[in-house]
Amino acid sequence: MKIALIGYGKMGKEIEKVARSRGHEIVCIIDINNQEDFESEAFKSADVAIEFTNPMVAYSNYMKAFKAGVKLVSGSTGWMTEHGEEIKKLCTEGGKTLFWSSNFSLGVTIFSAVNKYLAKIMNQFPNYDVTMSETHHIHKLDAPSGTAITLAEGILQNIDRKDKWVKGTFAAPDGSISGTNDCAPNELPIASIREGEVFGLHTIRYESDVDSITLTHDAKSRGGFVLGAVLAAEYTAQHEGFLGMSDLFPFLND
Ligand SMILES: NC(=O)C1=CN([C@@H]2O[C@H](COP(=O)(O)OP(=O)(O)OC[C@H]3O[C@@H](n4cnc5c(N)ncnc54)[C@H](OP(=O)(O)O)[C@@H]3O)[C@@H](O)[C@H]2O)C=CC1
Ligand SMILES: O=C(O)C1=N[C@H](C(=O)O)C[C@H](O)C1
Repeated sequence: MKIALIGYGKMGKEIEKVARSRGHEIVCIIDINNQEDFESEAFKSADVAIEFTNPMVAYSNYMKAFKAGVKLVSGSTGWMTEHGEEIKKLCTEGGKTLFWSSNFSLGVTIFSAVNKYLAKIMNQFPNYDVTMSETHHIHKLDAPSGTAITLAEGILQNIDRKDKWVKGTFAAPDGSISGTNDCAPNELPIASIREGEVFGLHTIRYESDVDSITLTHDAKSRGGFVLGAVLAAEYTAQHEGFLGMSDLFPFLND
């Protein structure tokens, strides 16, 4: 398959290696300095473009790729709040294709399904309050992480007493959160920690007066995100519309 890369940073470079190792051809690499290549024949020849850039430029990259008629896979975070509905509509009604996920790793995909299942159970137990924390490397531009927002949405959909997430400010150094001291009962706080070169650590914590239940996903490298993005590209070449991990792994729909 012919793949174009948009964004050639930490993710783009690792995706190039894994895509080549799976027999794919990289036909074009677009970074901040060669934006004119969106109009090149090489870019237009791609079966799929894989986009990992940043919250400020992702939307405009999508529009350029759509204009060139190239299907997209993207893991860029932080753009959904402003442009999510418009992009979804372009894909569901406008004939464009984007596979987007806040986290492409299989581990987080499983974690996310367990999170929803646990939230359904905890809906029956109001004596537990729920908090989240996420820790990432110091270069990360957005907070909370896209993964944390997706996990929070999974909780809000399933726990009636919570209806919005808010930025939390009281995480302990080990990632645990000591209470919901500056939150209303209907709010789910997410604390963001930026530390060293951490690849991605997400913790969901339910706490009552007598005990706590903690779910954690800890990425050991970018390997899981990278493989997931390439698998998503292979899937996207054969499918259309607004796609996500529940298309790639239908067990998530159970
Ligand atoms: N969904 C997932 O599984 C994952 C998502 N992410 C997300 O992916 C994004 C990228 O992460 P990461 O690779 O670590 O970030 P990096 O900063 O390492 O890489 C981003 C690259 O995009 C380049 N860039 C900036 N503007 C443009 C533009 N207009 N067009 C093309 N390229 C551009 C940057 O260039 P320059 O440095 O010169 O600005 C940089 O090389 C982030 O939003 C992150 O949150 C990350 C990991 C996993
Ligand atoms: O910026 C990162 O590095 C990551 N970003 C994604 C996010 O915002 O959730 C996914 C992963 O945690 C790594």
